[in-house]
Amino acid sequence: MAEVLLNQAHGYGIIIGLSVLFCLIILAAVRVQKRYLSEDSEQSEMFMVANRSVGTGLTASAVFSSWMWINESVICAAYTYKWGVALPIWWASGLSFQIALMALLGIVAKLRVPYAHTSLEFIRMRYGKYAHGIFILLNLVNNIFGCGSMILAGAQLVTGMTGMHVVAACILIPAGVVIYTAVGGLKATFITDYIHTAIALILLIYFSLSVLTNEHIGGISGLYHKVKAADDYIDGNYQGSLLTMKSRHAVFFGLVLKFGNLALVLMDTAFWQKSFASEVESVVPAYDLVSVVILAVPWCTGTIIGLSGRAIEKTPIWFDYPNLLTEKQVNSGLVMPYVLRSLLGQGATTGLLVLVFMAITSTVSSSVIAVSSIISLDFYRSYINPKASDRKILKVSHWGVVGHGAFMAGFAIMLQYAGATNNWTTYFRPIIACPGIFPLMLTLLWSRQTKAAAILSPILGLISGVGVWLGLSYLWGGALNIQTTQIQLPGLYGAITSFFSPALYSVIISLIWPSQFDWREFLRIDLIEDSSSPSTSVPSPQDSKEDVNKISDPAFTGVNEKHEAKTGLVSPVSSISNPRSGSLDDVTHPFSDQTIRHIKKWRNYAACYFVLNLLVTVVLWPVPLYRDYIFTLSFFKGWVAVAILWHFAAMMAVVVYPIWDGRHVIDTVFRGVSKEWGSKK
Ligand SMILES: NC(N)=O
Repeated sequence: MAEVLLNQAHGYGIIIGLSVLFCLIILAAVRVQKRYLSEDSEQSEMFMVANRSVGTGLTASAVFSSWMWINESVICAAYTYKWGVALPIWWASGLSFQIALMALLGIVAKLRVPYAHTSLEFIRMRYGKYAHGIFILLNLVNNIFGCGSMILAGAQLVTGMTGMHVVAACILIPAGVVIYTAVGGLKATFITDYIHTAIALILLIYFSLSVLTNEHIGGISGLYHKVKAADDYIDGNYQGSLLTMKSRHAVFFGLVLKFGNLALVLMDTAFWQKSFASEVESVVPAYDLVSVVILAVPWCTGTIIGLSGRAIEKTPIWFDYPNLLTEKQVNSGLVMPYVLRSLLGQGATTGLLVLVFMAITSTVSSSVIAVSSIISLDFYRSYINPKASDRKILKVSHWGVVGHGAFMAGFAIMLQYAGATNNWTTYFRPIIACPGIFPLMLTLLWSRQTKAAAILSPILGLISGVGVWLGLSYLWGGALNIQTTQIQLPGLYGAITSFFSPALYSVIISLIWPSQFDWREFLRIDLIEDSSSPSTSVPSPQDSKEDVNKISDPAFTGVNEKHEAKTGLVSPVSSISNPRSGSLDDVTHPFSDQTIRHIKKWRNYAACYFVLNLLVTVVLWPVPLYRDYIFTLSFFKGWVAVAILWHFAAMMAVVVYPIWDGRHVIDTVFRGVSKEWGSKK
């Protein structure tokens, strides 16, 4: 590589400095939560599902943060450089409907498994330990490949930008996250996620607008004319243009991305956990809001930064002029760092390093907390020590966070030395991560899916998907190697087979040996109570909300009670503990009839919205534009202007709105702090 954009001191300084800063923020947040909000991360219910009391704004920001990987900004800009304006749209459409589907499944889970902690817990409840084992494996494979390839992509980016050794980057990036996640648990990561999202979105909008208005770009018109003047010919695009939606490679990439991303949401218990953690009336609005605003990130950043790379690469303003980017540099995501360094200087490139850190750490924190709850609940509490106290489970969770973080660093280093690129894992991952999706959804949605179907269909789906992928790679590539196994079409057909065939297998097997499940069985999953210590007894959802107001000072009461009186959404009963065995007639739902009616209403909204989202983002938006058409200047102007407005809407939704939504809690904290400080004086 010709020039290093920043030096190693920038790399080490930012990664270590920000890790320490976020550890301090988490320590402060844990103290504040415990002291003024009566939320104790030393209880499992709080550590894993934040007492199921997180509101719409904070849930939206946390889901957005976990879902906004460096892919959508830095890598999307690089792929837009490769294939033009079509790519960000296919990227955006490959990000949205999965979150809309999760909204639907999350609200169904609130109804059917109101006290679940992980998605695997209800697999075990319904199908027993063999199915549970298979789904633990599928979840871990999905999580390890998703998170590992993200750490590697981030580390390669940091190495490309600063010259830091890639192994040091693979270790340091997850190190700080592991420490603060182990200390704070899920609710604490909601808070760091919020800070990450706010900083990342502000930086992204600043980068886009500063690049667009830079004198060497010249606004939207300048960008359009310069891209045309660069006269790059893109193989597979209509007339080789960067300014057409008819791009074969972008479409195939977008389709593979859809399957890969579906697995990253549904087979990652973190997205389920965030829905378990949020209030009954918050799940659907929060997830659906995210599904709308997430479109902005690839659309705005990808289009402006990716095309700007093409616009200036052959001019003297280019940082590495007269060298053009190599394919390896593009695949490592270095388009955005080069564009920012060329047009905005070293300060902006340092800002990008901060953004990369923010985006990766929120992905990693969500991944480690998900795996730690699989280890502590799905493995330890299920098979090693069923009578484990709350404190013991928490301890195992903490070690799970640390162990998984260390493992992920090692896994990313292994991928680096095995020569696997982000490109290869993009095509490989959906094939191994998709087979469990349909059987998992049917566990919650179809009472007739049988135990044999749940166990066999993912295995058969995996075999079918891998068979199609390798068979077609051999047929069309002439051999089986790392090159032929990342050709687009075999990867796409393999992913389609892995995703859809388990649905077919499941239905066939279920109909051959039919049986029916009684949904009331799921109500036997209950809260983790600490019988060893009455003082740490876990509050019910109702208790937890009231606790926000009741603690320490009678003056604090009434904040959320007004809200509860308005919506009446919380069950009138306190923690119900249903018998683990015996007649199902003795089992009662923990929510009131009114709350259940409300959940059903949200479920219907979520189902309608999911269908609408799928129709708009996958069909009505991109498909009519797939034709012999090159964007005119006026169309391009409108296109980019809407993308920028959408980005501002995203900021309002996940940065400004959570503050408004959480104003009562913020007020409670401020009043607590000022009262305490006042009494000290
Ligand atoms: N958000 C993702 N998976 O790019």
